[in-house]
Amino acid sequence: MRVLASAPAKIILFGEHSVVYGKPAIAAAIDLRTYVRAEFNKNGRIRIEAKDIRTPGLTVSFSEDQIYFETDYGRAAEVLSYVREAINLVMEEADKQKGVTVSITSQIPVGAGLGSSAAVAVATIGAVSKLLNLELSNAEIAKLGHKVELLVQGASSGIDPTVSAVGGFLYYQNGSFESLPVVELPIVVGYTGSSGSTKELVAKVRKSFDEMPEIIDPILNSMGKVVEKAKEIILAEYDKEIKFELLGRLMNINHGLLDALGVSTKSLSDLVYASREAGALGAKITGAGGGGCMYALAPEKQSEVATAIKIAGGMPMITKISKEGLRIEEVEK
Ligand SMILES: Nc1ncnc2c1ncn2[C@@H]1O[C@H](COP(=O)(O)OP(=O)(O)O)[C@@H](O)[C@H]1O
Ligand SMILES: C[C@@](O)(CCOP(=O)(O)O)CC(=O)O
Ligand SMILES: [Mg+2]
Repeated sequence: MRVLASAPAKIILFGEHSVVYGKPAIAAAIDLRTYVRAEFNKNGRIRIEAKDIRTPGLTVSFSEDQIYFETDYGRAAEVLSYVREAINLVMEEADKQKGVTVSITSQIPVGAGLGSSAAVAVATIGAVSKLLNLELSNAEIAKLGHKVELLVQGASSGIDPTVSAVGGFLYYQNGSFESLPVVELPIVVGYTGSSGSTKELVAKVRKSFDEMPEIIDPILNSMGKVVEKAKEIILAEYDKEIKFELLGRLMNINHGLLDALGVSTKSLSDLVYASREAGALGAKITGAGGGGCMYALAPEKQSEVATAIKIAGGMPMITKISKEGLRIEEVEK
């Protein structure tokens, strides 16, 4: 038997980082996907084929007639830890230990703030649980995906695995979520081309919080307030124009607060300011930061903003909200 599952990337519209501290956040699944194929094998081992992930820690030395490869196997294995933990949790849940081969292909840039870690965990849990005949709802898969992120990162709010498993547009807080009506947002995502590790960025914010709680706590509280206000605006019966203008202003405030937390970089802020100058109503980091992506809200200005992002050295992506979360694509008996 073979199963192919897929799960989407996401953007966090408002509230990354503060969501780890129990504040609310708003996120949407987008139309970039990770595909995971799972099948039984005969050797009884877990085999992971990660087809498009770079292996860190490879050093090669040459002399005239010889070539030496020195691989840091610890770092290479660490890269696959989201997939390994996802497989282990499903096997524990099913109370079965079987030889399974998992093969991954992905459209989502890694470490870019678009939730590649959650998408790979959710798609793996979806494919392997189906293979083992374990009937799990998408909400249960989201919970297992959250466990994977906690095991690998040490801290995780759970918003990414939830939005990847459930899809659509979500308001999330402390493990509970509410689906919001899908507003067609005219956004442009800008990718700096560099990456940031969520585990390291979340730890960096935690360190600041522990060292200067009297300064960091009010910033996190303000972020929570920005999210509440954004939800109010999304649900209000305003004209689109007013809605976008107000949401844009909140995005700019949220970006400033993220910068104050120390998770922006020069390239991210360059893309943010270039977008605003090209007519975006708002622009901010999306995801953990430290590199990766920002997004801009640019009604009727999407192509101007995309060009400005390109000129500022980034890669623009025009994406749509994906209503669907985890999807079982194929089951071959
Ligand atoms: N296609 C993939 N195959 C295997 N592991 C992946 C894949 N995509 C992402 N990952 C895992 O997720 C990690 C990146 O997660 P993270 O730092 O949270 O950034 P983000 O979720 O924003 O992309 C990678 O280092 C790797 O461990
Ligand atoms: C920073 C954070 O709020 C979002 C991280 O998203 P990503 O892994 O950068 O896509 C962490 C979390 O919510 O667990
Ligand atoms: Mg992640």
